[in-house]
Amino acid sequence: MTKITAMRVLDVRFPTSQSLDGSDAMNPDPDYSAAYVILDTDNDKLKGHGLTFTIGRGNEICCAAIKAMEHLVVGLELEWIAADMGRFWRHVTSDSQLRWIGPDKGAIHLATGAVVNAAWDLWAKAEGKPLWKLVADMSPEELVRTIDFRYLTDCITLDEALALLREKEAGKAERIRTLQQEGYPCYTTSAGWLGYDDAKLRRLCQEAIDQGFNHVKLKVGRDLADDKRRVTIAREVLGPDRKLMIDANQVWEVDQAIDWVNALAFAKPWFIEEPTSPDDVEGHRKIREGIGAVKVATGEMCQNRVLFKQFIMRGAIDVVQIDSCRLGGVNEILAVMLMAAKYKLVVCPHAGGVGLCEYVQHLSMIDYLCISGSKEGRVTEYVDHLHEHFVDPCVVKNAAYMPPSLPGFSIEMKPESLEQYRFRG
Ligand SMILES: C[C@H](O)[C@@H](O)CC(=O)C(=O)O
Ligand SMILES: [Mg+2]
Repeated sequence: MTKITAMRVLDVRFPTSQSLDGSDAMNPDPDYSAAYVILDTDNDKLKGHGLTFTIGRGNEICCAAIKAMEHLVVGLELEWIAADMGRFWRHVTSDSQLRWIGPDKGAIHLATGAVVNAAWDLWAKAEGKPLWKLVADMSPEELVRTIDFRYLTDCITLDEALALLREKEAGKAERIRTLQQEGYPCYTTSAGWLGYDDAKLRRLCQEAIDQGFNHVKLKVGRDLADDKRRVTIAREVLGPDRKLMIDANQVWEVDQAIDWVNALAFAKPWFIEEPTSPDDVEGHRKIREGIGAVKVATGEMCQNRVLFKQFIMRGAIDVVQIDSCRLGGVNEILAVMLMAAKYKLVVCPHAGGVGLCEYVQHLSMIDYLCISGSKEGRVTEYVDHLHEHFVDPCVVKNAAYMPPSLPGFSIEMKPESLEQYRFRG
């Protein structure tokens, strides 16, 4: 038996705003930060690590929210968690008093993401497997057991999920082999931050091509004339066939989004990401109807599976962008990926930030191996910042994430980085 004996929480912040890395129309000066949690156990060599991502101020609120969940995890046995992960998820999200400051949203849900992912990291380490393999080795019956289907059964029931997973059992071993050889395709946003000048944009687009990327995402939405110039540069460098994506980070009104995207349509963007409020299902639907061939993507700030259910069932989006710790960890993400698969929507996860690439590679691989069974039309975000702080950083080759081989969720940060970047107020 392995018992969780303590929880440690660290406020970690990187001064990325100094170089405008990560800047966009809504967030001009992000300091990529992590509300970081370590679950200690009675086995000195076994600890679960997790984090939730923020962009600076407010990270202390997420740290406090994680700490508020301490009584829900300290004292639990890993075997109890692993025996029924869906029960564990219901347990940590159902504290009757904490639930009031959610439910399933805001700082308490970001905290849930960190804590739940730390439990998965612990479990995967205990099994000696990288997380993607831990899940890929599950039978369909075991996998559905990790999911809490509460509020989802009008979209997908446990039995439907089971049928879908059973169908994807065929070919899984072959897909694992393909994954080991080819990795999982990714795109870069590193070229397109809004704070970068035109020369840097041009240079970084070229570098992206030289590194083998076929997809580049650009930030838009601050000034239309600037955007026209910037997408023109990107399209010139990318050529006619590579995919260009644009991301407005929620700055527009619904009708304004339609006009703005149509004004940029000459550059043939594949999708517009976060055109408006992340809660506005009907708004996204209207935008989708108003922008012709350009697809609509959202999800990095979609707060829970219930809202995703509405985006998916109402035909409001084309591209589902799960985030590893905006949702309440692996369990809830599996539920969203299953809904997307049922409705035949592609999942192209959000990453970047700090640690999100390390996390998300596992999730895309699980989607490919167990749920969608396909890499077709799917591509996961990659941003080339801050990987040096991780014990098992993601590895990208030829624009593809290569499957991690070390046990765990790849989210453990180096002790010296935790110490150096610990926020001291
Ligand atoms: C503030 C973040 O860098 C944000 O711009 C990230 C994002 O929207 C994305 O990667 O997509
Ligand atoms: Mg985005």
